[in-house]
Parts: sequence; structure tokens; C-alpha cells
Amino acid sequence: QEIPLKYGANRLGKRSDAAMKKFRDNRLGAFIHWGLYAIPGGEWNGKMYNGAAEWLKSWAKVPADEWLRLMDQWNPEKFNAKVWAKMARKMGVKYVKITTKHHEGFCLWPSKYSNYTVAQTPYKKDILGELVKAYNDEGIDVHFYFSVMDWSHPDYRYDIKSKDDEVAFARFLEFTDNQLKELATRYPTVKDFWFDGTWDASIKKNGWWTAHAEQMLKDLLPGVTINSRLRADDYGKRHFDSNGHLMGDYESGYERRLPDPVKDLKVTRWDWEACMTLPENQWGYHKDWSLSYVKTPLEVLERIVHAVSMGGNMVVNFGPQADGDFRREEKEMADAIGKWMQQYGECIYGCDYAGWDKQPWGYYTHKGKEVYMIVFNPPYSKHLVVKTPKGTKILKATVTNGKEVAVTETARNEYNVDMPAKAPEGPFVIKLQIEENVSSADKYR
Ligand SMILES: C[C@@H]1N[C@@H](c2cn(-c3ccccc3)nn2)[C@H](O)[C@@H]1O
Repeated sequence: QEIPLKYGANRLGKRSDAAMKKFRDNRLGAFIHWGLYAIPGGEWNGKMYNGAAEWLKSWAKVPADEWLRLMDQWNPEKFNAKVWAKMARKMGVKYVKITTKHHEGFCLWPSKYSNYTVAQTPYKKDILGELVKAYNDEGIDVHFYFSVMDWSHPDYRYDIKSKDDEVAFARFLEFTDNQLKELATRYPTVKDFWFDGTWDASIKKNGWWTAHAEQMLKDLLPGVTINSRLRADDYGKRHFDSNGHLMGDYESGYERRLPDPVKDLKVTRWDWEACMTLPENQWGYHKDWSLSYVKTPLEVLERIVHAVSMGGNMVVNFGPQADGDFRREEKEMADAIGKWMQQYGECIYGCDYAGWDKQPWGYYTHKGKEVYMIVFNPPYSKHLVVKTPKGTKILKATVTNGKEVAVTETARNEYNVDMPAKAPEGPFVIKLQIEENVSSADKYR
């Protein structure tokens, strides 16, 4: 029995409109975390902090006014939006999510509602505007990351404990509405808002505002997508409302983690987007990446394929340097992923969950009448075991260069797909042509 909610999910099931289909078909995105935190890069008063660099203000307990003085040093002389857009194009991402404002409160656009923006720095120019144009000119969609929590704003409250808190936080929510309307009207090609900094009690006690913010943006930008992390319902329940229904247009809880391909198949019932960092937990630029494990291109690629195989998107994070250039590891990552996507992107873009049982050799994705096998762990047996759902037959198996590999039926709905004679150097794709809803010949007992 469902309970009545005023601010719960306002839609059941996946959105089926063209804008959501584009969001879904994009599949691979990049995150850009760029802000004042890139200047200190994890170090404060000669002390290196190994926590997330974009949280340095918090780790080093820096007062807001002292932290915001970093603005005097904001002058990325190597910044070139066209170069960034070319890098994204070469990596094969179809969209880029940009931090318009992170928790620190510094705005990459000249907001007229704040004194802490690019306009008040030596750089002066509208960085966000330059990036939106450059990415869009490369055919790449732009999504906005927006942190509701704002450490620069005197009216922000972590909780509402008094009438004064209520009055201040009401002013803060109006300020936030103004900034969101400003972003939507200044940059109308934006396709998505990805809200963060919404876990505090103050927001959970104002679920009504989160529903209002979603509707306000959808009225201003028809088709725009909104992540579940913005949303709290009448009772402060986040992401999924008190009746268990997903709020927003896609689940955005998989940050630096992924659903299990066997135990968490429920996620295939809704749209979702994961995001990940190259080090263990660094979104903003940190000068010392030796402090944690840094993922290889293969490990990043496996996470991208894992997400798509379960009907999700994957966003890979980049933390540009204060000077507007990218560190070597990130340039190399973009290059390596791009090379693979160039050759095998058809098993990612526009693909979805195949509904077949996960096998140890890798992952399946599905598009139209084809199922793709993405092989990460070739077996000593030289056979890739495939179990198809009841009524589904494999007609043919080809590797990307068009060469067929043998398919042997070994039992009802079970096949051995041969490894190609010359196994490729790295993860590769076998494309299966399938026939569904066939009655399996009764040759089995
Ligand atoms: C997408 C990522 N989300 C931000 C984040 C938030 N948190 C966090 C930290 C403590 C409690 C709740 C959430 N940790 N990281 C990171 O700073 C980055 O922006």
C-alpha cells in the first residue's frame, strides 16, 4: 500500500523521450572538476593532505574568506577550451559534466548573484561559456554539475535548528534558484543538471524545494535530465522516495563503485549513471598521485564496459591543473580509452543490458538484433561459454574485423564460442547474431 507523497517521484519507469534516449545512448562521459582547489592541489601551509583535493578547505580547516582569496591567483594561462574539446572528442566521450560551482562556492561563470566568480579573478572571462561552446562545436553534449552545499555563502545551513536558520536557509534556497535560472538561461544548450552537496539535514527537511528545483529547470529547458541525488521527498528520503520509486530521471548513487553483475540486477530496471576517479578518491587536481593507487586504462575500460553491460552510463573524471593544462596521466588515459573506443565503440554507444547470465570471460552488451561479447579474460580452454535465455539461439559469431569464429551448441541454450585464432592484444569484441523466440528443437532429453 503506497503512502501519499507531495514531493515523491513524479514518474514511474524509464523516461522514453528523445532527450532521455540521447542521454542513455551517449553512455560514455567525462567529468571535469575544476575550481580554486586546483591551485593548492592538496597541500596547505606546507602540509600535504591525502584526502580528496577538492575538499582541502575542509581537511585543512581553512576559513571561507581565506580560502576564497585563492581567487587572486586564478589565471589559467594555458586554458584553451578548444584543446579540451579536442581531447574529449579523441577520448570518444559523448558528453562532459562540468563543475559550474563545487562546495567551495567559486563559480566558473560570471554569476551576478555571487562575488566569488571568474569575473572577479585576474582571468575575468566566462570559462563555462567558453567550454559549453567548444564542447558543443565538437558535437559533445554538456551537463552541469552543481553543488547545492556552498561553503562561501553565509546563509548555508547544515541543519535547521531555529527560526533564524529557517529564515537564512530560505534566503539561501532563493539564491540557489537564482543561480540555477541563470545557468539555464545563459547556457540553454545544457542537457543535464547533476546535483551534489544535497545530503545535509537542511536539504532533507526541504524536500519540497528539491521537487521545485527539478520542475523549475524542466520548465526552463524542456528535455533536460536531472539526477536522483538532488531529490528528497516529504520525509527526507533521498534518491528513492518513501514508496521505493526513483526520483529524478536516473539514479546517481554509484560514485566510485558499481552494481554487482549478479546480485544487483535490479538496477537494469531504471536508468543510472556511475562516475569514477583515476586515483582512489581525487576529483579535483592533487599534486601528489603517489598517495593512492591510480587505475590503468584497462581498469577504467573494464568499469566503462561493466556499467554499460548493466544498462548504465559511466563518467570518467578529470581534474585539470590550475594553469588550464591536464596532467600527463590524464592525457594518456584519454588517449588509451579513445583508441579502444575508436575500434570497438559500437559495443558501447547506444547499447544496453543484454539480459544474459554474466560469464567469467567478460561482459555482454546489446543493441538491436546483436549481442556483443566484450572479452577481458580469455580462457585456457579457448572456448567462451555462452548461456542464452530460453528461446534464444546464436546464429553467427564474428570478430570486429569481420572474421567468423565457430559456435558449437553444447547443451540446451549453451554454446562454446571459439576464441579467434590470433587472440587480439587487449580486450576485444565478438558480435553475435541471435534469433529470439525460437522453440528449441527437442533433441535434448
Ligand atoms: C562527485 C563527487 N562528490 C563529492 C563528494 C561528496 N562527498 C561526501 C563526503 C562526505 C559525506 C558525503 C559526501 N565526497 N565526495 C566529490 O567532491 C565529487 O564532487
